[in-house]
Amino acid sequence: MKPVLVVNSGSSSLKYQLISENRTIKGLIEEIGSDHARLRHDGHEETRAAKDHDDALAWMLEKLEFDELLAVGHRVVHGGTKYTGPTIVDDEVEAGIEELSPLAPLHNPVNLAGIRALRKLLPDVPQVAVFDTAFHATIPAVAATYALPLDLAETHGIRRYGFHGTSCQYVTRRANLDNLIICHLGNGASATAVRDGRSVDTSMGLSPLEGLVMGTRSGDLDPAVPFHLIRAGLDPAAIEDILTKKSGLRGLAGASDMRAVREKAANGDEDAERALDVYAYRIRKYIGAFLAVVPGVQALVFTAGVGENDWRLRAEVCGPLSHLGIELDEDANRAAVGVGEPTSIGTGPIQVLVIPTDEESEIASQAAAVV
Ligand SMILES: Nc1ncnc2c1ncn2[C@@H]1O[C@H](COP(=O)(O)OP(=O)(O)O)[C@@H](O)[C@H]1O
Ligand SMILES: CC(=O)OP(=O)(O)O
Ligand SMILES: [Mg+2]
Repeated sequence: MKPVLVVNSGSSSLKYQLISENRTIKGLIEEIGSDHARLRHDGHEETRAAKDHDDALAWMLEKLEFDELLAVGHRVVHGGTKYTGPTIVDDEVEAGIEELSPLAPLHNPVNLAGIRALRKLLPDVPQVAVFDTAFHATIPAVAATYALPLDLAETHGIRRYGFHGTSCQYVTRRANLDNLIICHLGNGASATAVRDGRSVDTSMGLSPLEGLVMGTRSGDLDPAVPFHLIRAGLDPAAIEDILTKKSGLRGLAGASDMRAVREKAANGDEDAERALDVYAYRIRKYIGAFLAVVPGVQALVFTAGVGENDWRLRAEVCGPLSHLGIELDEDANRAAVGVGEPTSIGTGPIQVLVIPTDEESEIASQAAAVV
């Protein structure tokens, strides 16, 4: 089979994989938007300026060598109600993704940048969009409905869509269990309730702004906060910028990257300590909520950059949850940092698992399946 190229433009990074039958080349570009963006490609590292995702894509293409491709799989964050499965991109689909950009302003535009760059470069290779929202299409109305006037919600497509679905789908398969609570903690962060292998609720909503505290996003807020700020003289665009780019860990601790927040806290920075407390508390609150939603939860799963690597955070989240059947094996938890395989770190009746996510391999298999 010809290789599949997968492009995953996250809010803060570009991840890619060139997957052939006998070899996978993985790359990651971080700190996009700075003059010291970092590329890790197949075991070596480089640093240079990358002002935006277009620069990062060009850098990726310099590194990759391929003759023929079966397909390019693209992670696309928002698919609305229209796209609930992997979709071959044509002009109409491209326009559909653009139309949804206001609902995922940190993501759909950079996802589109990747699609446009590669459609232009490889016009004869099918480009397949795999949507973060797709796995959450099974969320029942009771969890998807906001208590707004029905006609207004209908007219404007206001409902819970949910994101990180491709990651949740992969993790659910790897867990090989039916009933789970998945904490996907990356730059964006979400919690998802899985019942009988299907998503039944998730913390992100209309957009990837609701729910947990994230790198730069506030997560849950009283909906009155924006009005309060409007009355104080801020305009809606400024408020959106604050809530999506200047809040979360960045707003509370002055740094969006968890490693930097940890370092500040280790040096006695009280704002960073409080940020970590708020971050873990919000996760605990959703775990409690989803234990009430899914009967017989078999496992709590930690995944993505923070979930897979930050053992302290896992201890902070799980420490006070023994009364709910969630208990950590301290040594196993400390040892589970950056390990490539699913690892069990709990001792209580509800398993606690660290499962490294692999959105790219999930996207590759879905893209290969449709072409
Ligand atoms: N060893 C680590 N300890 C704590 N946090 C880590 C570690 N490695 C990565 N992270 C955090 O993971 C986050 C990025 O996660 P990732 O899943 O790659 O995000 P995204 O896909 O949204 O760009 C960052 O906050 C980063 O600091
Ligand atoms: C949907 C979302 O928040 O994605 P990411 O974590 O990659 O920013
Ligand atoms: Mg991610």
